[in-house]
Amino acid sequence: MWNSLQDSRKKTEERKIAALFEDANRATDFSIQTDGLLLDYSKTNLDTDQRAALIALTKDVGPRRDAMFRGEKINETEGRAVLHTALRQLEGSTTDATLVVDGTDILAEVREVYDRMRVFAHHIRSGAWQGEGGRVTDVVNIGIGGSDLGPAMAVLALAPYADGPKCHFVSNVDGADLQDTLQGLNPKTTLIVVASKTFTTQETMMNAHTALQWMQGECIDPMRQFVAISSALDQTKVFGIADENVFGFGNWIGGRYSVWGPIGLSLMLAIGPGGFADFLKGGLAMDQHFSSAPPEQNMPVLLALVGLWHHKFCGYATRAVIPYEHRLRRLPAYLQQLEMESNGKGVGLDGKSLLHGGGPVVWGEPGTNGQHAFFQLLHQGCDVVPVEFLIGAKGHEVDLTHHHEALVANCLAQSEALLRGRTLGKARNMLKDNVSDGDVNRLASHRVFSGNRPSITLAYPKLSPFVLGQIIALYEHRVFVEGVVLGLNSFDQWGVELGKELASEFIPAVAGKSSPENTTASTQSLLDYVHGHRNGR
Ligand SMILES: O=P(O)(O)OC[C@H]1O[C@](O)(CO)[C@@H](O)[C@@H]1O
Repeated sequence: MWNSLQDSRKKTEERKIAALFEDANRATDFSIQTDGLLLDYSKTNLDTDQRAALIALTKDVGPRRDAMFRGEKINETEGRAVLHTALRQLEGSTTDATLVVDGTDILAEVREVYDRMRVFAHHIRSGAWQGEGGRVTDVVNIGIGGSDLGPAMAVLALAPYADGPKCHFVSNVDGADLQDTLQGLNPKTTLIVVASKTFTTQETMMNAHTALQWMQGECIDPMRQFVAISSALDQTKVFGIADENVFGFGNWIGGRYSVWGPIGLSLMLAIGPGGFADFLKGGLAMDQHFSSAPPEQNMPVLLALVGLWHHKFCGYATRAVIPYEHRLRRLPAYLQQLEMESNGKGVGLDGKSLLHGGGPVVWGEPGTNGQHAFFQLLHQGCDVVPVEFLIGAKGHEVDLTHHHEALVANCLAQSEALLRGRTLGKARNMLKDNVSDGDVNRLASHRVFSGNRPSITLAYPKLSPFVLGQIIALYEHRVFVEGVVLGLNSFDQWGVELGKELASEFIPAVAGKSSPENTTASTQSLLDYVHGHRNGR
């Protein structure tokens, strides 16, 4: 099937996407809806036969998906179950539902930690839980990667629903991040949430220790205002955080899939337990759709297949995600971790090099800002970049509907422009009255748009907690499907280890306490440069 899809690429090269719209049903046949979400993938160069051939590649998806939902250890390279789906399962289950992994009922664990989170959130939000200086006004989440991107993206996305303390996020080991965040905050009314699955991540631990000193500097007992979210209860104890201030979770929740559980505490503090439950319900609705809809009507499956089509068969190396929703401006960063840490791999589950390679580069910025930066390349560059647009039918700013109308118009205009393009003839006509005949062709050529550039659009009613939950779960399952088709394990991340190891080796070298071994002349000369400047030379 893979080969026949590859062969069909020629057919695609000879055909214009616009021509596919001669079929009056194109838009409806190549779009799908579930629970109010609409995925339109009709502006792609994909026909019915090619879609059927792509669907045939997904035969292993159903069994592997069911194994994941059952709690089997499908993360084989780490010997772990993959059960972020269990975090939203309770929203649709009876109170006696169970899910046993390694002899432990993990739904009971989830119930318990959610109960504690809800009580804690209620106490913080109502003022029953006080800092040294009274009611908590600010929450600083210290974490990185999955312990930061999910809650940071979601808190920003759901700002219209936030009625709790103001949430801030510190991730970078660059002291500027912590410094700029703490500046202006009152340590006596600030809650520090240290979020780290392992509780050993260098950046997070360094930031947590510096935040601790910040509070101690104000003569505050920091342990009154520190809570931890982690799987490593031995490490949280060593740090000095009492067990009752730790929200634990099992190793069956991967970092980049963790916003649904305790790592989402700051989101719960911001929007309240009710809003958080709606977010989980959105995720659950997508899980139910993913597990029950046939492949040809399954949104995560189709989203994955369109991605595979572009990357593997059309040869487009990257994919741009452009949310026309300013509050989703951290979504591309979130998806970069979700997609590239999951599928950015070269070895398959069988330990051999992947036959067809791993996942693509994912990048993006919100619209309309991106239009005034890199859209030039999207329209006229030599590399084709498939674009994924996201747009809400409604905004939250009731007095600013004209802004939202302009936003929607821009989003629709961009996908249409990418598809339609502009011919040389049209460009010439635009110029002919103002430019001499000799110059028309040369100048017109700069105004030609090849068009025929693919895009998809994910439309939603309004960015509510439920809708955000749907969107995130949609992308999670899309990554899963891509991983299964490519034959890799989407749930480990060995590729981040080597750099971490070398960084620990280099810290004493940068501090001038040791010389690194086996270092290239390039790195040595960079070190010399840094030392020279640090020593005032
Ligand atoms: O939650 P932790 O253990 O601090 O890890 C943070 C992040 O670091 C990574 O392990 C990669 O460096 C991510 O997978 C994870 O989300």
